Amino acid sequence: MTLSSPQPVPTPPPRAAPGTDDLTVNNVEVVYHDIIQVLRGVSLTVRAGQVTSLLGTNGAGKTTTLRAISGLLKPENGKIREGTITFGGKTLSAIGGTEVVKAGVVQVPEGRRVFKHLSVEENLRAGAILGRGDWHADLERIYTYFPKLPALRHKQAGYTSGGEQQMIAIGRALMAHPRVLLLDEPSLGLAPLLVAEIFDNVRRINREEGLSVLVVEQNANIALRNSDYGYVMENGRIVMEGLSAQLASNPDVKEFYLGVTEGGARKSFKDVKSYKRRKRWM
Ligand SMILES: Nc1ncnc2c1ncn2[C@@H]1O[C@H](COP(=O)(O)OP(=O)(O)OP(=O)(O)O)[C@@H](O)[C@H]1O
Repeated sequence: MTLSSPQPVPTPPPRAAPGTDDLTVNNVEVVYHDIIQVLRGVSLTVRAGQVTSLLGTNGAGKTTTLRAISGLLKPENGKIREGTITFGGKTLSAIGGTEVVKAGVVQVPEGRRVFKHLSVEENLRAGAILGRGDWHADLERIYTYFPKLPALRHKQAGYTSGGEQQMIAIGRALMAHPRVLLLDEPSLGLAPLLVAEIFDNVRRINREEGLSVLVVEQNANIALRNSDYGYVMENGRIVMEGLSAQLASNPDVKEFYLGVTEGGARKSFKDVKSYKRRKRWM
């Protein structure tokens, strides 16, 4: 296809070849019910020790990407039709959900799904499914990351706030000693101050423990501020990637995901010609 004056496709900064501690999604296609194709060749890398964000609007395929990584497509009647997912020398796309957790990749599901009738502490202990390490010490470690939780340890989780439930869900995942944490929309339905607190906590765990994180978010602003690298997804494809700081200053990302328009007035989608051209290229 030849375009008269094409805008350059954004060039991602050079990255070294992935190492075995990086999680690599390579050209993955996912279908639900054998016919509904949702992922159309997704490739991305979650670098060891980094926070990587996956952004996109409703229905872009972000949750499906997480399910593909964590081996949770089957209960949804979905499967990987093409491509591979690797981590730590293992092919995650060839093993089931429990094996993926054993390999060190643990997902915190969207909607925080705590066991409502169990206490906060019982919820956390339920995460120690692999019996790794000393769970007493792990609980104390998680309480230092989420200092609101110790006072609630005996409270029924169903009676805690949305923000507290998000903290419980992340804490429960940490009890399994993950090397990669997958977070699905931690900001969903939470007030901005709580969202900031949760992202601060995640960043702290990442820095102090070297934990790799892949965070799926519609709230691009907070995700880019708290990640090292980012990918933008649309209709089952990655359409843009780059260092988070660079993405945050990219005019198209600002326009569509951060709600900021250069020159003040907000443009309509059809006015952003360069973006349309890029989309036609991809
Ligand atoms: N179990 C399923 N069966 C059939 N189609 C599904 C299933 N789960 C998701 N889809 C479809 O796949 C597409 C991508 O959904 P997905 O949840 O991965 O997107 P998303 O980017 O995470 O969006 P959201 O933020 O709304 O969750 C949507 O069109 C959705 O309807």
